Amino acid sequence: MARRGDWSRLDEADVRVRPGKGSRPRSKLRPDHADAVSAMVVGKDRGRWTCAVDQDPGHLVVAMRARELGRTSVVVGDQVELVGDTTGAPDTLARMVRVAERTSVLRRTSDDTEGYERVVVANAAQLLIVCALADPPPRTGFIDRCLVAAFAGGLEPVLCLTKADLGDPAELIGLYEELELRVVVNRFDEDPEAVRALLVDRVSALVGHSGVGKSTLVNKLVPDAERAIGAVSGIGKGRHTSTSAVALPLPSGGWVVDTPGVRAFGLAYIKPDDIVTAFPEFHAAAEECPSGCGHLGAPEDPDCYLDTVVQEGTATPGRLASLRRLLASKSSEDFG
Ligand SMILES: Nc1nc2c(ncn2[C@@H]2O[C@H](COP(=O)(O)OP(=O)(O)OP(=O)(O)O)[C@@H](O)[C@H]2O)c(=O)[nH]1
Ligand SMILES: [Zn+2]
Repeated sequence: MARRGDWSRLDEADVRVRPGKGSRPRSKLRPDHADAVSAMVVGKDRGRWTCAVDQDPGHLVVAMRARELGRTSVVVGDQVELVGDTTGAPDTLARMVRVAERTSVLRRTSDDTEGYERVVVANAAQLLIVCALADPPPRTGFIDRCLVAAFAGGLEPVLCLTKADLGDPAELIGLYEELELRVVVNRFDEDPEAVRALLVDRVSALVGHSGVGKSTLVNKLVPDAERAIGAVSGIGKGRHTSTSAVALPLPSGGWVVDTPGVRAFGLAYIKPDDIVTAFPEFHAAAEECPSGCGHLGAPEDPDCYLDTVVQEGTATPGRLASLRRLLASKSSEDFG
């Protein structure tokens, strides 16, 4: 099962406020922040963040970032503290005074204007990789790279196969069997019961190529999804920005975070060890490897110790092969 990778050192450490474990917080709450309320960021639009107070989808507040936070990155899923007018009444604006340390991160690739990888979703417990069984045909390169992003970012990946009326999932499921992923299969003429059950009380990010049936699924999971998207992304102006991530509330508790426009994840700074960390049986053994080992095995890494784990019978050859396929996919260009 997925374990949290050592993603924290990949963080924008220069700008984040870390409520450190035992260490003194870098920015103290001012006395007037004693009445701060906790909220989760559910939408973001040009310097304004929509936040759900106490994760209550019925209590949305628009906030700006307090000056003391500087340019601290704040994204959907971040846990924040708000002061000022937190009623959420029209035309009110709260101030965000603190951002909690993240438990997971999903990054998208840098684009030319930014030059570095940005976190798009924080604190999601899982990543639903939505993939159609046909029309468009499944792309394993895409799935593999999503898996790498999930394992390295500390999210549990779930393979969500759609359009089961058009194709048989057996082959694709077989390909990922050794990774022991959770898999859910659905089709648009049936209720997505299994998906719904996985999402209860958790924050789940959704990713998928255009046309795989992601909106069809979201519309079934989130009643009145269009209106909900407007409420969190319009930031009070009724405007729908379809290019940024939005967290949508689920009737039975929990949130799905849609990531429109995210076609690729930022894998450039992920190290082989970040991925190995998600594989309990190989994690400790990897410390026996030569320094800088890419864990690919021969011929690239002939002295990789992970082979020994398999020889000793602690792990199956298939599981190592699966891990190595992910390690190799990180550097491949196959991202269609
Ligand atoms: N046969 C079949 N078609 C489906 C299924 N789910 C969705 N579709 C169709 O696939 C097409 C794409 O579905 P969408 O839900 O819009 O896909 P999307 O992933 O949101 O695509 P974008 O909106 O482009 O991001 C639509 O014509 C749907 O009706 C399914 O389970 N079976
Ligand atoms: Zn190794």
